[in-house]
Amino acid sequence: MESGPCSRPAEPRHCVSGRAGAGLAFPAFPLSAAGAEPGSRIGTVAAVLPAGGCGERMGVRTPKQFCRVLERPLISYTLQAMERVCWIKDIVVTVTGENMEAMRSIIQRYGHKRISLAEAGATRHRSIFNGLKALAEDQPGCELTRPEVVIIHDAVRPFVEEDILLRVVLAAKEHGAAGAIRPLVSTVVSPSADGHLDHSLDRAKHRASEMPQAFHFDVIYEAYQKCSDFDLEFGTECLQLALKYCHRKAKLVEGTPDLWKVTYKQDLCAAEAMIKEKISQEICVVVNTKDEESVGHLLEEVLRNELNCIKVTSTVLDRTSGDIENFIDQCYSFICVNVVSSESRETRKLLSILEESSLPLLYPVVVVLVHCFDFTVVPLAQKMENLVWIRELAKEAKGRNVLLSGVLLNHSQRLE
Ligand SMILES: Nc1ccn([C@@H]2O[C@H](COP(=O)(O)OP(=O)(O)OP(=O)(O)O)[C@@H](O)[C@H]2O)c(=O)n1
Ligand SMILES: O=P(O)(O)OC[C@@H](O)[C@@H](O)[C@@H](O)CO
Repeated sequence: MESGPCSRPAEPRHCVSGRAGAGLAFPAFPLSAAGAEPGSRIGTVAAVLPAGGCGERMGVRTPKQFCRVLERPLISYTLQAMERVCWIKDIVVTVTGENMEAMRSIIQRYGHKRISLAEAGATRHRSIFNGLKALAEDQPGCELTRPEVVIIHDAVRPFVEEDILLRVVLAAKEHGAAGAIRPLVSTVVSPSADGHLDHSLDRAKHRASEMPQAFHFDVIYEAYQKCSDFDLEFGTECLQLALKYCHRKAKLVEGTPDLWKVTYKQDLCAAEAMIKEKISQEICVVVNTKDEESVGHLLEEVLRNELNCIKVTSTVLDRTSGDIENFIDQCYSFICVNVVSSESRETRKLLSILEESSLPLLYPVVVVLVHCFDFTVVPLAQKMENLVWIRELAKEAKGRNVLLSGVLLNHSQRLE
């Protein structure tokens, strides 16, 4: 545990769960609203995210949990995904002492809430154990509560959704332990001592153990307290500890394909591709005033016809009265069309709304600024000035995790 009272940023101003901005704040504890059995109630739920590894198999200097994906550290995506689930009260992240400062600045930079830090251990099990100790011990000045159910989830598994978290928590509530599983992709074989095939396992009868997992806190804490040094040193399976030391047979819950763990460099590329795909699932055309509304609708129609698998909407910024929750849900891609004004103040306005909104944006926001110019009348100097201006704005926006690019459109030609 970090020295002194656990380090814990302010309580969240609000948590997002389900459709962000739809006012559907997930009921904190009576989980029946989430499809659980009517009347099922869970006590406090907490999460432990082991993030103390060095990422040796990634083959880069930076530990993989801190590697950037689209300008943002991988761990920040996982934290954000956990924070979107408002019935998880405390999130304990275990990091090494040398990475504690880096972790704190990520928490501050991306506005993470409900996060407490604990010292990692030399192995994953030891890190998890330290996270559990942080929750178990009533440290003076520490706001952590000993939970009824604790989720354990690798910090390098960023694509975790509320549904699977709920399913493993409800299963753990009933069975004492539960974990996500996935079909095996390759067949598992057992080699003989001299490196030949001894036998192979029937792939259909086996599954890969993934994360998240969940446990009655008392069960997994007791298991870790009884755990042998050998298991702490070489074990990789928390479910096995619950079975071996507490005789609890975990309920296995079918997980979704995106629960995989970022381990090798290609996994980072895959993570980036998945985030880009999530970002590009919806495009919102933004114009500033009612006068430009028809341009927005025209572009919306053209894009909808051209990009038939993408949802396209349009909005007039003035009419949203800055209430960005109205149109940021899954939408992270905006096309700001400036037909009338040339200073693109509506782009700045969108950027400041994004910055001022307390909405925890799960993915970077992409803004394409389309400047319509009549090139025949606009002097070259002004065109160049605009290009420089867009580049400066893009640099500024990047610091807010907004990826901004600009298009200068010569509108003296007739729009087809
Ligand atoms: N001493 C350790 C080792 C691992 N982990 C965490 O456990 C998770 C899953 O472990 P793994 O994928 O093995 O991460 P690394 O140990 O960093 O990877 P490698 O084995 O390639 O070094 C990661 O979030 C990792 O940071 C941890 O908290 N403490
Ligand atoms: O073994 P590693 O440290 O690479 O990763 C830990 C994984 O084994 C673990 O996350 C799942 O298999 C579920 O226990």
